[in-house]
Amino acid sequence: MATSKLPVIDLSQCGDQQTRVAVAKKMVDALKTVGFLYIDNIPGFDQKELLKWCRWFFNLPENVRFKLYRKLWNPNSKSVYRGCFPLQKGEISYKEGFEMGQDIATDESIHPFFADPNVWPEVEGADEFKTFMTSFYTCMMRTGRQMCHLLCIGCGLKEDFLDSTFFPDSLSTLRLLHYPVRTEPAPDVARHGNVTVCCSEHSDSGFITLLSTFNFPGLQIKLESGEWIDVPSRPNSLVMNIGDMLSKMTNGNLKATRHRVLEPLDERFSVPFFFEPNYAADVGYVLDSFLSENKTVIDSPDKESRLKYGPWLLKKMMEFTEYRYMIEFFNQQSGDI
Ligand SMILES: O=C(O)CCC(=O)C(=O)O
Ligand SMILES: [Fe+2]
Repeated sequence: MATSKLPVIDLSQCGDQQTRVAVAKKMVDALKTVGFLYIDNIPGFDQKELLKWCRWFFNLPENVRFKLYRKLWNPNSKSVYRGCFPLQKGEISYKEGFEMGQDIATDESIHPFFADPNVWPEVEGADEFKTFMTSFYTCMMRTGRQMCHLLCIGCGLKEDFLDSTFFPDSLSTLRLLHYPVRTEPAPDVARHGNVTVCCSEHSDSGFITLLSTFNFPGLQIKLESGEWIDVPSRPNSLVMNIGDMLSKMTNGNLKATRHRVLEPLDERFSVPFFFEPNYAADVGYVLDSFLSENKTVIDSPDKESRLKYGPWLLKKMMEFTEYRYMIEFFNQQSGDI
């Protein structure tokens, strides 16, 4: 299996304006071609500490984590969006996870499904966990913003051009993932030739994903030729890629590269952070530098009636059974009030 040599974006080189522009161009070039890159020297990022808390969380007794399961898996739970999802035996994707976001401060138009408060375990050590996770979330928001600034510079836009798309009420999600070794044979649909996956082939849906893979192998990306190549872990770095929405907003010039995870020999952890716009953000246009006459653009000239991020995301989530069920459940509940 071939291994990629992904471009590396070094944030310590972003201090002076000239090198910053060069770094920004390198980043945009990477997103136009392979669609994945590494980020080095992220201020405040401590991979060891993050992995420690991942292990702590997924080692908690099942009954402690069960209380955090979304309503789909725990009928007594109030959570529909934030919180935990369990392993699903017999599925292609064999992983369990915990998700958190930020409290939405000002956006009154938000669908109540996304206004779900965070949930935290009730157990000794939970306060430190919450403190760590909250500060890690802030670190990822800061990094997401920085990457967005580089993206804008690299696309010939003002660096803060997209700031109001993300602040103050970003829907960004931090997800802790645990992939244990399967206790039963993988289903046939998880087998592709001589490999077996535990996270099936997909592209991310939103804007920018910042992913910690620690020292674990398994992540692969699909080249345009259809060949799968490994993305080896890189110490104390993040892997970055973009999602379908940002790809759309660049007329497909930046690539939402498809990726998957191979089944691990031993348990695996990873932490994706999805840097996402505000619910009400206007996303129904193509960034100026990518407008071209011979490509279809997301239309609607009138800003007010253009596509908003939240409703688009909601529609996208309806493609997944677990969310469709919960969104329908939620709409029904709201209708009853
Ligand atoms: O676990 C990984 O390395 C990748 C996870 C992923 O692609 C995702 O959650 O979207
Ligand atoms: Fe992904």
